[in-house]
Amino acid sequence: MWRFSQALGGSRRIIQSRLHSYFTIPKVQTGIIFNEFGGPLQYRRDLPVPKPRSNEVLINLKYSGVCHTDLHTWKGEIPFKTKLPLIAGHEGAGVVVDKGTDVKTFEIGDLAGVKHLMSSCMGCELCDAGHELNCAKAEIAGANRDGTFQQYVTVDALQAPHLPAKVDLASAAPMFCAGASVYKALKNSKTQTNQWVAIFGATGGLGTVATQYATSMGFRVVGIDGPGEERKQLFHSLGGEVFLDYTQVDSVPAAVKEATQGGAHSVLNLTASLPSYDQTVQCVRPLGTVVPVGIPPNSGLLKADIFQLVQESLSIKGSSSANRSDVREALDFFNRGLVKCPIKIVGLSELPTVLDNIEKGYANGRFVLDTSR
Ligand SMILES: NC(=O)c1ccc[n+]([C@@H]2O[C@H](COP(=O)([O-])OP(=O)(O)OC[C@H]3O[C@@H](n4cnc5c(N)ncnc54)[C@H](O)[C@@H]3O)[C@@H](O)[C@H]2O)c1
Ligand SMILES: [Zn+2]
Ligand SMILES: [Zn+2]
Repeated sequence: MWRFSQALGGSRRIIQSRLHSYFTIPKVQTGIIFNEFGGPLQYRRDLPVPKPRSNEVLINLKYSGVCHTDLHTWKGEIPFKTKLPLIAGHEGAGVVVDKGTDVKTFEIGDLAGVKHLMSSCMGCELCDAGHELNCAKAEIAGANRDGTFQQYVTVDALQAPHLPAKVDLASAAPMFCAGASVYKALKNSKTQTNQWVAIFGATGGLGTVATQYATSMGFRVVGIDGPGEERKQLFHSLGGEVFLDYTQVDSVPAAVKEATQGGAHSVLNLTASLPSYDQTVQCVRPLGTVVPVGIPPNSGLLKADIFQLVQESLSIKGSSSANRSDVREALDFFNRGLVKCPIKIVGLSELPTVLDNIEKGYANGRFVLDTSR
């Protein structure tokens, strides 16, 4: 028995070293870096390829989604602890091409994702309870650590989600922020089967996946976004039931109350719009839950009538990103074909145009960057 496992270990090592040599790891790589908030987004071909520490994998990223948070980060308009210079981006998918000596959960050649949280201490009270993102030592992709707008990235193997072989990596990439974040937010909303969830920003990057998750989880969706017929059609194609164009409707809360016969059981705000936040609490029915997810530029205050909160026993439950088990559950929906973000694939070099489009509200799903061009 001892000899057999020794022999097996030996052959595994040979396969690993062959795979390792199959992936030639360059010393430099292409990525987009900026030195100051709002400063030039430099497309560089001479960025160093990081080396994995003992607990890390090196992932050759093939695709990265672009989140509205990347726009906020670049403009310096959310109070994240952000390093400079910075390579932004926090939802990527690629191939494991190297790993540290302590990594037991990945083999070279496996497919993996990169999400917002890249590492945490895994020993504090918050980490123990599954709130690694709030750990004082959390390393966040595209904030206090370089992220996914590059071809190679290192990440704590424990925080790298596995992807099945032959998965479409471009479609998988948005699952690691947009998908996982809205799945967790919907769980936090405590909505039950057949109940209504109102989604502000229903045809944005987060909104398009939220509409699909909500439908798959058995909820009825009233989506708020706009302008235009194209967005309405997109929303319905994703399983949404009632679409409200906020640029056309006199009062969004009144229209939500009418459509849901008394107000939604929960409201997710997935926009970067402060005026839309002013309407969220008015859209829920008694005992409802409001889940703030989107962040307006430079943040802001959520208006809520105290009497209404008390009298109607309302809950406000902020929701940030997702932990490892949320990501695992969220990916399961994707792997079973229940959820797929509408994507537009463009070259990494086109990031400045993409950010401009996101700022103008033209996302209608996700822009996904192909790191090879
Ligand atoms: N908390 C989290 O975990 C988390 C994760 C990712 C992104 N975010 C934040 O969520 C927000 C959305 O991100 P995204 O990448 O989906 O952005 P996006 O630009 O792709 O989508 C935003 C959508 O909001 C819509 N919108 C704008 N004003 C509106 C209004 N008044 N009413 C209804 N809809 C309106 C836009 O038309 C757009 O479709 C950003 O602020 C981002 O920083 C939070
Ligand atoms: Zn994001
Ligand atoms: Zn911790």
